[in-house]
Amino acid sequence: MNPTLSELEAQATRKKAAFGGDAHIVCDNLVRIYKTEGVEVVALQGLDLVIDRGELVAVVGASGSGKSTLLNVLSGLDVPTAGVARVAGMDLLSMSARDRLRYRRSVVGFVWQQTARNLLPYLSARENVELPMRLAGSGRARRERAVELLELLGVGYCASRKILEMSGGEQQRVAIAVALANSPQLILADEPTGELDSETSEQVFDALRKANRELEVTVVIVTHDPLVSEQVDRTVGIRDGRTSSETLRRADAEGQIIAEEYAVLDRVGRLQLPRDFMSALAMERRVRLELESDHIGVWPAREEPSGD
Ligand SMILES: Nc1ncnc2c1ncn2[C@@H]1O[C@H](COP(=O)(O)OP(=O)(O)OP(=O)(O)O)[C@@H](O)[C@H]1O
Repeated sequence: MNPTLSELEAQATRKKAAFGGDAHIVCDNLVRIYKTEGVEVVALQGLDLVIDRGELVAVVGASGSGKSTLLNVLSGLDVPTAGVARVAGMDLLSMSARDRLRYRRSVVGFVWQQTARNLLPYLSARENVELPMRLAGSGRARRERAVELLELLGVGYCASRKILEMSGGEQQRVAIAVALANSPQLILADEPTGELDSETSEQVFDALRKANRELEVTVVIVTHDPLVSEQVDRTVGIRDGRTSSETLRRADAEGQIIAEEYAVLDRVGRLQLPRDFMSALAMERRVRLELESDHIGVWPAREEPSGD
C-alpha cells in the first residue's frame, strides 16, 4: 500500500533529524555564496560537519578554503545562503535578530587572531573580562568571576594591566577569559596562535584546552599551526568549501598517540580523494572501483587501447 502524505512527511522529518542528531554543532549541506560587484564566490559548497558537546576540534585547510566563513556562520555574525547550521539546538538560519544577539552574547564566545579585536586598550584585563558580563546584564560577582577566570588561565597577575603592558600570549589568554565570561557552551577561535612564537602558542593552546576540559566548553579552533592541529583529538580538513578529511588521534595501550587519517563520506556517498594520492597514481576524471569483502579498491582508469 502506498504511504499517505502524513507518513511521507513524518519519514522526511525523521531523516532530517537523523543527520547529526542532537550533536552540539550540526552543519548539513551548508552553502555560503558571496556576491560582490556581480561576481559570485561560493565560499562553502555543501559543507557537512558534526561536532559533539565537549569536543576540542581543529579546522585546517588552504587559504581561501572557507574556514573563516564557517567560523563566521557558527559565531552568528554571518548568515549562510542555504543548508542547515545548528548549534546547541538553535537554528542559525532562521534565528530572529533578538535571539541572534542573545546567542552571540551568551551561547558562543570568540577569540580572534588580532588581539586588538579581542580587547579594549583603555580597560584593564579584569575590566575587559567584566565587560561582556555587564553587557549581558549579569548581576553581582562580576569582579570575582573575572579574577577567577584570569587565574584559571594563568594570567591572574595581569588583572590590572592594560593591553600594552602584556605580551601577545598574555593578551590572547586574557582574550580567552573574555570569551568565557558569560559561560558560553562553545568557543570559536580563528588562528588564536597565528602571531605568536611556539612557546607562547603552547601556553595559549593550553588555556583553550583548560577551558575545554575544566569548564566543559566545546572548542573549535581554525589554525595553520601544527602545534595546535597535531595535539587535538580531531582535526577536520576543509577543501574548496567542503569537509574533505579528518584526522583522529587516540592513545594506544602504551600511551603512544596514534593518528589515523580518514576521508569524509557525505550522505550520498561522495568523498574527496587527497590531491597527492590522485597525482601519485595519475588519477583524473574517472577511477575504477571494486567492492571487496572488507574494503573498496580504487584504481586509475584503464588506458583505452588506441585504435591504430
Ligand atoms: N566578504 C566576502 N566577500 C566576498 N568574498 C569573500 C568574502 N569573505 C570570503 N570570501 C571568499 O570566500 C572564499 C573563502 O574565504 P575564507 O576567508 O572563508 O577562507 P579561509 O579558509 O578562512 O582563508 P584564510 O586561511 O586565508 O583565512 C575565498 O575565495 C574568499 O575570497
